[in-house]
Amino acid sequence: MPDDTLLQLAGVHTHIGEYHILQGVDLQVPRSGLTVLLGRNGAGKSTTLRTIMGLWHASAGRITFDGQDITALQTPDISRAGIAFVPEDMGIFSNLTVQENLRLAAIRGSFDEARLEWIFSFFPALKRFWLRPGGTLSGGQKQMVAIARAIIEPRKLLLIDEPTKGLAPSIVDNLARAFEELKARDTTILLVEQNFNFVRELGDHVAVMDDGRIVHHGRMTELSDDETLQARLLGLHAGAVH
Ligand SMILES: Nc1ncnc2c1ncn2[C@@H]1O[C@H](COP(=O)(O)OP(=O)(O)OP(=O)(O)O)[C@@H](O)[C@H]1O
Repeated sequence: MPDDTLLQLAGVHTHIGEYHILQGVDLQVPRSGLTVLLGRNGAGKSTTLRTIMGLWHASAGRITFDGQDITALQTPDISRAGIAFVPEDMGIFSNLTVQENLRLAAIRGSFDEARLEWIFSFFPALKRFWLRPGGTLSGGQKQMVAIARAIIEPRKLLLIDEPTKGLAPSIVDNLARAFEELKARDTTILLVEQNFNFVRELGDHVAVMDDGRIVHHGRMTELSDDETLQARLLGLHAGAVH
């Protein structure tokens, strides 16, 4: 595995019950920067993130993270190795306040105040709603809590599943600024997205999935500059993404 690769999946297969969902996924996530995983509904993107996180176990193949074989590890050990996961349903506690949601995610149980202020600098709503129950927040604010939970401790890799789904454009802009800030701090992000406009500027690398396999990977600029490639891989037509 090259030194600049933080995460590598090699020939990963995942079965869910009788269904063979991942059919030999080969994926490299370079250290630092943001890698986007694109693909149509049902292509296997969420299953890929869940398999990395040990929520499903690979039936074949190998997953290597920061030089360590994590294929057979259990989720808490994968988390301790330095990977955080923000699932599509966000997984925040509705009855707990924003503060309590974040406190549960802080390994020591107490906050690093400087880190908290840094998070408030790009998610100021969290400071405003600090004592509000998670369940009373808007979809965008819940997404901010979910991401804040994932980064309240420094992590080597963040896996984030479709964070912009159902959010208003102004909130999406807010998330884009947060991701820029995380990139500036050298956090490596693997982001599943359907919203190509959101990721075409943010992404450094891109992989496209179809039918449980990676069908393209490369630099984002190659894909964002090439409308023919977008049409072939993403079904986007010229002009549709502007
Ligand atoms: N728990 C499950 N039981 C059975 N099949 C599942 C389960 N979870 C996912 N699948 C199937 O696995 C395939 C891949 O799903 P996955 O959620 O990984 O795709 P995706 O690319 O993330 O798509 P989406 O954007 O719709 O979430 C789909 O055909 C889906 O129906």
